[in-house]
Amino acid sequence: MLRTEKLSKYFGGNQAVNSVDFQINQGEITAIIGPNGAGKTTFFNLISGLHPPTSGKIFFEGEEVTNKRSYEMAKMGIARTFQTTKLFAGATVMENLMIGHRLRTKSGFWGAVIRSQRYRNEERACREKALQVLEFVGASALANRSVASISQEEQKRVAIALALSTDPKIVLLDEPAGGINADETSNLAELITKMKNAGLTICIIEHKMQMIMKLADRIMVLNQGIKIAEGTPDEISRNETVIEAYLGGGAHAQAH
Ligand SMILES: Nc1ncnc2c1ncn2[C@@H]1O[C@H](COP(=O)(O)OP(=O)(O)OP(=O)(O)O)[C@@H](O)[C@H]1O
Repeated sequence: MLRTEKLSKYFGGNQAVNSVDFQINQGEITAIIGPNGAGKTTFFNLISGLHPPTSGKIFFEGEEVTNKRSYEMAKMGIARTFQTTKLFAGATVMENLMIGHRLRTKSGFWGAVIRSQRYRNEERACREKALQVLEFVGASALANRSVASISQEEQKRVAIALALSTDPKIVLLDEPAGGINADETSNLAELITKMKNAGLTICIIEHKMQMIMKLADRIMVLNQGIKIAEGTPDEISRNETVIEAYLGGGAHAQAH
């Protein structure tokens, strides 16, 4: 569904992503793992159009999209979640979803000022979509709460709802389980499985290995910008290079 060919990003002399061939298959959960600074977030920034690559190519559904901007990628169906700190803490959950959605709707500033029929229709569609995605992520009861008053895990659900509100084909999740406890992590893993079962294609960066080993269909391992391994969770947990470079000696036991 999405494929990269020798994709690279250099920041000055620093090779953050170095000639990576990678693919995300439709309907699968693909994970990207690797130590801090391995280039995972940079890779996400490249495939979501946030940064232009230094060299290499990106294809989405067979079409080259290498130099498309992030809004064009979003329109084509690639959505990414940002850190929960990007939510408007003082606004309600519903307002956050409405704002996020409105930024992508069409009637624009003057339509909003004169409250055109089109604007009102869009606003109604926006609200319906927000309610639908909130229900999907199990956060309907939070619609009128301020973001600042809900838990970290709830904020993560809202961030996922925001990504889902654009009806994406691929969702890129950047450390969805960062900073939450074990119970909350397993709840979030359930939500990610539900997204997959609903037909979404998912690519996920995550440090929590047990979660990844359970969820992922395939894993790519980055180290210093280079893809050092790719395979099923089982293959990765037995890969000597990975164990040495990243997982550490205890990883084999942890993964099983
Ligand atoms: N905008 C930037 N300008 C300069 N260097 C950058 C920039 N973004 C990332 N880097 C560098 O690129 C390398 C890869 O960083 P990146 O954030 O992609 O790693 P990561 O695998 O996501 O790490 P982490 O797990 O800590 O989030 C690092 O050396 C980082 O310092």
